[in-house]
Amino acid sequence: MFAIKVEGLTKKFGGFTAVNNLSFSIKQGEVFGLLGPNGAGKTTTMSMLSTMLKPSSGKASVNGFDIQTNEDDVRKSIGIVFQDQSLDEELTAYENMDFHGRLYRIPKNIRQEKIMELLELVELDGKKDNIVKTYSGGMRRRLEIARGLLHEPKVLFLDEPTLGLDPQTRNHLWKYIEKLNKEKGITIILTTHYMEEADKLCHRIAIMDKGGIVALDTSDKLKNDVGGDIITIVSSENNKLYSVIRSLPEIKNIELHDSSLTIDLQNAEKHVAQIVTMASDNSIPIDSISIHKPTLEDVFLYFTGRTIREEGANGKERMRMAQRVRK
Ligand SMILES: Nc1ncnc2c1ncn2[C@@H]1O[C@H](COP(=O)(O)OP(=O)(O)OP(=O)(O)O)[C@@H](O)[C@H]1O
Repeated sequence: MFAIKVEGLTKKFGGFTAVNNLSFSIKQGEVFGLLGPNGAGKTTTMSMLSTMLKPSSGKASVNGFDIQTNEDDVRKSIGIVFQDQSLDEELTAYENMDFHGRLYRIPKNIRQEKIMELLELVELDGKKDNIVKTYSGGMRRRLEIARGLLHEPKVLFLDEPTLGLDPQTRNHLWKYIEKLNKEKGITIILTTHYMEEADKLCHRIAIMDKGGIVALDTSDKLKNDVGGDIITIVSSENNKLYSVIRSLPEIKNIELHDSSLTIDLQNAEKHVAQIVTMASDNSIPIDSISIHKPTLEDVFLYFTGRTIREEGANGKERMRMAQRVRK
């Protein structure tokens, strides 16, 4: 059985289509990533699947329950950790967990046992009686994940689980997420715009852009789709270089950016010398040249013609990160 099945899911805000006709399925026990730049529609998709937002059209089921006709059962069977923090700052970690357990009407003896088990899982058992106000960003995130698991959901929704966290804390959190999936068999759907995060955690990745899915597969297969190697050339005259080399028959794809060119071709090592010679013959300076195997960044570029970084961290992200730091 599929943990999640989505057919033609669409969300419009007035005349603007934020999510456009999405269809995909997620198997039980899978870690599935929605990767894309800010505004791609990731959070809107998660909000619809977790019944927080009504779709404009299309349908979806979570754990076999229809998100529009069976909202209560969907909610009972999922755990949600969204971007905006919802912990009570003045309560201890234990109290936050306990409050959530009461909301879900988990009997007291089971509740106490479960809370301790989960706090141990995220290594917060030693700090269970400290008030959340004193917690670091990473500790809060771990507590939110533990809390989202208290009612034993089969599917966990993680919206940008490591946004604004430092690399070390991010790594740490990835380990918990992997552990949850492996040890508890929980299906996880997460959104991210960190390539590395999607690459590390997700069994399959749907790359989203402008409300649609532009590619969906395992990370390896997506990279194979791009094929060959990627040469990146930085040059102050990249426009000229683009015109000079674009018609080389070996080139599978070539993209012009602000100060660089990316070229997709097989056996890059063989052709680098030829490209450098052509640049030199045309008096085009080259500041740097590098060859690498395709990354998810290249996959995004291949399918959209833009880099995710060009889309950039917008004001919304910076604001959220600032909020997290302040908290
Ligand atoms: N309630 C709303 N009303 C109007 N537009 C909205 C609303 N919620 C989201 N949008 C718009 O829908 C688009 C998709 O937003 P969404 O938050 O789903 O993107 P995202 O991929 O999750 O991006 P981010 O990484 O910034 O969260 C954006 O252009 C956003 O401005």
